[in-house]
Amino acid sequence: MGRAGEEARPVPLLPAQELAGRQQGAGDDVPARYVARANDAEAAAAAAPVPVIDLGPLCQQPRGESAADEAARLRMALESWGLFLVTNHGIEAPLMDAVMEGSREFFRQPLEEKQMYTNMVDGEHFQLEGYGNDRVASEGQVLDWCDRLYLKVEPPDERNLALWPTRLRDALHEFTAKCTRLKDRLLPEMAKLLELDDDYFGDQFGAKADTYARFSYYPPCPRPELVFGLKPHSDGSFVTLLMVDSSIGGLQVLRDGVCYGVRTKPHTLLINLGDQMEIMSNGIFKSPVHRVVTNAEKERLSVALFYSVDPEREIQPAGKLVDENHPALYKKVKIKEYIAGLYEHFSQGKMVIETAKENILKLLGIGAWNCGGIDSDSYFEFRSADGSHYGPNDAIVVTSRGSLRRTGVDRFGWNALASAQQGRTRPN
Ligand SMILES: O=C(O)CCC(=O)C(=O)O
Ligand SMILES: [Fe+2]
Repeated sequence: MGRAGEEARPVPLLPAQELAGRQQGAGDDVPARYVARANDAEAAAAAAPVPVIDLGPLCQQPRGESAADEAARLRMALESWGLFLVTNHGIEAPLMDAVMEGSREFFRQPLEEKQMYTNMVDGEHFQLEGYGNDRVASEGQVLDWCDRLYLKVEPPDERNLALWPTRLRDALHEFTAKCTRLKDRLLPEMAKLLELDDDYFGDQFGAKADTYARFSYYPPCPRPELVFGLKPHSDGSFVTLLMVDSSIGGLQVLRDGVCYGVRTKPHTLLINLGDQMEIMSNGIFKSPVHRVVTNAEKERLSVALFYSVDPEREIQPAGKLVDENHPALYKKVKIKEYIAGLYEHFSQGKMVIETAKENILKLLGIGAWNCGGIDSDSYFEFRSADGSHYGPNDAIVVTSRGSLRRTGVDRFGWNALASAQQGRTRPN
């Protein structure tokens, strides 16, 4: 995800962790506001064969033979999953452990201690940074079974250290520096794969690019099948570096309409592309839809660093990737405005990237006879080039070969994936 501005919160909420504590022994129910899906909503997710990329060969100079293999695997990962695990990433295991343990210790403190870092100004106004829930935009919003500590970590002179728990401070400082170095190593590799200048993406970030850290705490939940730890979303960042609890799963990623559980491995990092990369690569690289599910027995933690372009800048598909056969699939967007729309959409189970898309039916030259747009909740009805009928209950995927495919539909944004996975070519 990303961030949002300061907003009034309609109702004060208990942290999910407190709620989980009170639920113990109080029956099996979860409050209605957390119920996001039907009991029998989905079968268990298949384990994801998420690619593992070894950065060693890619970063060696001169490059050995294995570098080409690794680059090909990286390309596959970026084009299909938008997500990969990375080894040889240059962040020492003890440092990763220190950040994870510092975070665990923070959430284990009594509520009064954590409230010293609260994200509520004067007890009633939500601010982006600090400890608490995600922003709640309306009474009807379905809530996530998760608490967070959210901190701006870059640019360094914009840190609000008063909100940085003392126990985490040094480790977070060092972890951020190392993650930024890793991000700076990855960007040229990604640019090369698109035949862009090595510095292309780095140059887009700008001097005032900001990075936020999100520490998420998912308490055990008595009814995990009814709630989400985090609703389906794609990250609004350019790229997210994610460290997850290696002792318990919960992160799931959607690929071609199938939901996969992401396996965890101690001391690997997950690299998750965000919407900004999908836009700049004109959809060649994917910003995956993902979500977190909880479980009845164990708490779960994750630490994410969201790297984002300077909020004052605008981004659009790279000029070199757009031509007559590859029309721009996304409009120009101003980062600040895009990010502002993020939580609004997230709170309603929608994807903000839909707002950045060009009308795909127009791009594909398909005549719709009844069409009110093609984002996740709009109405459309048309016949494709092969004569198939698509109606308002269909979510569609345009495959990379340009053909259309139906996918399943559900309430919480999985259907929005359809247009998020549009391919690059036209049919016929
Ligand atoms: O907890 C996780 O594994 C994922 C967190 C996530 O997707 C996010 O913070 O945007
Ligand atoms: Fe995410």
